[in-house]
Amino acid sequence: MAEAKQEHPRLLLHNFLTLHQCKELEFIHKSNSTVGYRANVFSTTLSHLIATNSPHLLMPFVPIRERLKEKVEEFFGCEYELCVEFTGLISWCRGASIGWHSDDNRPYLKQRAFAAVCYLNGYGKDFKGGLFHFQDGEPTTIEPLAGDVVIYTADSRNIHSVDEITDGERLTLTLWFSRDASHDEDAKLVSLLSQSLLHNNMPGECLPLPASSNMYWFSPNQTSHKHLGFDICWARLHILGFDVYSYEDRSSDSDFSELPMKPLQLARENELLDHDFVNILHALQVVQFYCWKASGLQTSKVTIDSGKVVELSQWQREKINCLKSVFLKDHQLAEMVFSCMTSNVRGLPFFDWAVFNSAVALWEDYASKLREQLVRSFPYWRTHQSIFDVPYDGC
Ligand SMILES: O=C(O)CCC(=O)C(=O)O
Ligand SMILES: [Fe+2]
Repeated sequence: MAEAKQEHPRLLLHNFLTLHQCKELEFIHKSNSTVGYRANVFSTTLSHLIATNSPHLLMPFVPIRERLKEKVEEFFGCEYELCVEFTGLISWCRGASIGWHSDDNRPYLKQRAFAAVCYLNGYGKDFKGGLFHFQDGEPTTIEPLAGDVVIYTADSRNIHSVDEITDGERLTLTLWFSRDASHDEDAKLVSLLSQSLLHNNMPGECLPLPASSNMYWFSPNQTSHKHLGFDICWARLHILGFDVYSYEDRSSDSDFSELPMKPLQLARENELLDHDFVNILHALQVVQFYCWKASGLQTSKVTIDSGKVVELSQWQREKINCLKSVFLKDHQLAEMVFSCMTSNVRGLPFFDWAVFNSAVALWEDYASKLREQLVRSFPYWRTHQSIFDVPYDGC
């Protein structure tokens, strides 16, 4: 193959993903991410989505993974040889960077043969810094642009680095491919899905369940104690102007650890929406869904019910502040880490509770449609021990 003879086998494709796909994956990441493997990095893996009772959120990844694998196999001339070793949404915030490295540069990473990095947002628009560089060969520098993908061998022919992010949040969908079937991610995911669907086979049951709280705790120097830092779910809500109110009665600080798993309500400024979310992840998924769909919801003539919005009492305000002092110990740090370059820092332009209320119902429709697709596809995945786009002729 001509490609295999290249000194630095790599490919840059523009507009591989549509803007809609980029936005959908951004929604999934911003409502499910955990603290990542390095400082100021956040990640959402497929196994984590299953573990937090959101296996239906795998569906948007399925056609993208399949198309990427085909592209990698075609370009590197290894038809039907590869498996996906890892799929994840990875975001880098201010301060994150990586020096020169190849992606198979540790003994436990030797199974990685190829990498595909899909950019889901844009350099200069959504973040500053974060340019990708190859040490040798062309192209030398890649400016991330939503929808583009760079594909390269994971070995030392493609040594690369990423500049430090200086503002905003840089988001990618990153996959590694292997020739070693024992590293096939699909087999592991199918097994996790079996358990998840077995334990939760109620139709329409798409409510997320948070993982252990330390997976969401951001601390400035990666120590895991809770005296500093913040809960990233709380922080993502805060950055968009939402406060969290809980009517659960908690008398001591230690009692708060279970609170993200308990019902809660959302507030903005001096208003409270009288709607119960089952836990913090549920509230965050709906808020991020609203952010994803807000402009469309505003222009379309959806029937809107203003819901029950009440003025916050002094007592409720105190409760909100008390929770903030536990979950957002350092709100300035949270604002710095999740600072957005676009206008939605500390709030959303044109926020409207009525439109938000309609997003609550639309989120349920969205989730249950994905759940239906998952339930329909899963028997085929189990039979083939492989995750693929199952054609559906019923629509
Ligand atoms: O996000 C990128 O552009 C590349 C990241 C990278 O090099 C890695 O995760 O190994
Ligand atoms: Fe890398």
